[in-house]
Amino acid sequence: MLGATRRVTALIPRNLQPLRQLHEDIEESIHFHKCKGQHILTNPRILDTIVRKSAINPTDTVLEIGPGTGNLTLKLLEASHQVIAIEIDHRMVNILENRTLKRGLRSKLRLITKDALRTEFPPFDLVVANIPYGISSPLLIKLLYGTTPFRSATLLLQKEFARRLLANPGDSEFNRLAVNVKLLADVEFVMDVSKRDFLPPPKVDSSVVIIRPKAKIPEVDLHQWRAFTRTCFNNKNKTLGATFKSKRKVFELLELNNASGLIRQQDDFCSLKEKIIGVLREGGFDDKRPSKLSIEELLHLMSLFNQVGVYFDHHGEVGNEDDRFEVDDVDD
Ligand SMILES: C[S@@+](CC[C@H](N)C(=O)[O-])C[C@H]1O[C@@H](n2cnc3c(N)ncnc32)[C@H](O)[C@@H]1O
Repeated sequence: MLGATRRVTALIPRNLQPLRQLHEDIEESIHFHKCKGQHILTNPRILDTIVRKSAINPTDTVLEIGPGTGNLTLKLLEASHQVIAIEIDHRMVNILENRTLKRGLRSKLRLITKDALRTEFPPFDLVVANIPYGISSPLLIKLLYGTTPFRSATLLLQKEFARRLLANPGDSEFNRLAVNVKLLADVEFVMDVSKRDFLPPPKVDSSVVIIRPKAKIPEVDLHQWRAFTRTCFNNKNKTLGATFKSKRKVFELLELNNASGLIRQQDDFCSLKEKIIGVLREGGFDDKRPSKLSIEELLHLMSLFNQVGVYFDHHGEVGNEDDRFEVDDVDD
């Protein structure tokens, strides 16, 4: 009998998993969509560690992005006052709803069936989530550069992505995402998680990190900062001299600054290029590479540019398509 069950299971495509194999209380089968990053975390030891490390108080409201079939959600509901779960797939929402009803936990769950990137987050105390890896960058930027204050975010991320968040200047993984996150938050490594701990298993291994917003952050225009780091890290191995003095960049900044109304006297190409050369020389940045600079050095360079009337602001929305850059980096 056991042999027969095994044979049937082996015939089932990897993305069509009978859910009763995952959860004894579910009778149905479901297609998992790779494009939605649907990989269910099944190892109870890892689920417990994630909840324990998140240090949830019984009065806390937890935000969970992508609850899926609810393995993590059920544990979060037991530990907290309320869970706000944002899930894009209504089939998952139905399963989650049934499971919480059966356990008498439904009243503590606020379900939002929407794309988390296109939803305004209600107030919450902390985030705990095994997120779809495809939205990691814009989601992180949305959380950190958004307006809702929170204590911490415990996230299960693609391993290479997590390594970038943990990288320091000079490390090969250090990039714009790391610099943008580290300006506002500290990142702690918790543990690696094998692809075998998920159903269906993803192609990559994962890591859990805890991101804690800093109590004090530098006084800086965050739009300005993100646009500046976008320029610096456009090609992170180029020197800053090569990046900022290129004809294309000078023209781009000329157009932006003359249109912004931020400067009293409009520049022409030559006067702006002179300013840029002056800033890079004065600060000793000409032959430096952005990936080797500390946040303080990058902030200093930006303020030198601003002092001579060179700005980078593009007033983009937080967590938009523009923030997807590091996902490509990770897949290199
Ligand atoms: C990696 S699975 C995690 C499932 C569950 N948290 C677990 O640990 O087993 C990611 C979940 O996020 C959902 N999802 C994908 N894109 C989303 C988006 N933009 N907004 C909200 N949920 C999304 C997927 O449908 C899927 O259920």
